[in-house]
Amino acid sequence: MSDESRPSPTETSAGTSVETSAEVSAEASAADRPHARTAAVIPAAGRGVRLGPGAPKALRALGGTPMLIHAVRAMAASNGVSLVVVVAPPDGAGEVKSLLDAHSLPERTDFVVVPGGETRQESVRLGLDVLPPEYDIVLVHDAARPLVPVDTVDAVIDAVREGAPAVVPAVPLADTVKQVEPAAVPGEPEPVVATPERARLRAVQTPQGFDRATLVRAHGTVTDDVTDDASMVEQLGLAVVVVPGHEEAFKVTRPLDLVLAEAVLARRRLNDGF
Ligand SMILES: Nc1ccn([C@@H]2O[C@H](COP(=O)(O)OP(=O)(O)OP(=O)(O)O)[C@@H](O)[C@H]2O)c(=O)n1
Ligand SMILES: C[C@](O)(CO)[C@H](O)COP(=O)(O)O
Repeated sequence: MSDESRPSPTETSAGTSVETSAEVSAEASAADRPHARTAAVIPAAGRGVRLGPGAPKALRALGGTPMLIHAVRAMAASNGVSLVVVVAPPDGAGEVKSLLDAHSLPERTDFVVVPGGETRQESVRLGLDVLPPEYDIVLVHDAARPLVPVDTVDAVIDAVREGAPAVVPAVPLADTVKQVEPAAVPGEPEPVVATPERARLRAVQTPQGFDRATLVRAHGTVTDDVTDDASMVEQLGLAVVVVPGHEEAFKVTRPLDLVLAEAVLARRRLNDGF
């Protein structure tokens, strides 16, 4: 399990926002610094269109508590994480700060809130911009994956500490996947063009973990619209490795995912006896 000493505080109280940019040292990878400090950036600025009408997805309740708070607690549960940067809905940073202040969170973790952007990539970049310089490892974790177990978080951190510039937790697929072409005429069936070998495919989750300098370079270089941070590192030609993910780290995307998340949470509460 990861552990690290507490950094000298840049901003310390829950809900305090930092508006400064940090200089990033690219001189040594996190692997050269076994006690490298880890920050988690949580993009939470999405609307949650696929979940249906309502508040921004990260602020919707799961077991009576906002999904974002579950995600923040999941990151702060790791002894390896000493700073959590929440990237809030652009018009909701004040509300997010109030939520962090209102919920009990580990005292050894610092919290920062910044407003997010139009895309997930932009939101992550805005989170990276406020990281204090003493953090060498960065996790990027979707607020929409509120139930990721701490063992998965620790496995990602450990793999970065051991020298991987980018690490993704992933699980095997249950379904066969087909690659399709767009239909010749909208509304007509899409032609299948390939069936990738399922045994070699993985469904990728978060937190994704990075050597900070690598992730900052990726965000400064790649302008394509991509769906995860690791693929930006792949575009730099750098290695991305997989560690085992967890079925409970699924992303709450559609209404049925919320039903499953409530069930998982209810089972955990039963098992924990509260
Ligand atoms: N402009 C954006 C868009 C997304 N996200 C975050 O990125 C994560 C993964 O995105 P997704 O699950 O697609 O969330 P939404 O974009 O909110 O969903 P939808 O596409 O259904 O609107 C979420 O935690 C979401 O809040 C973000 O911080 N900023
Ligand atoms: C980052 C991610 O969770 C990895 O599976 C995913 O790509 C996010 O995709 P979304 O379309 O923003 O939900």
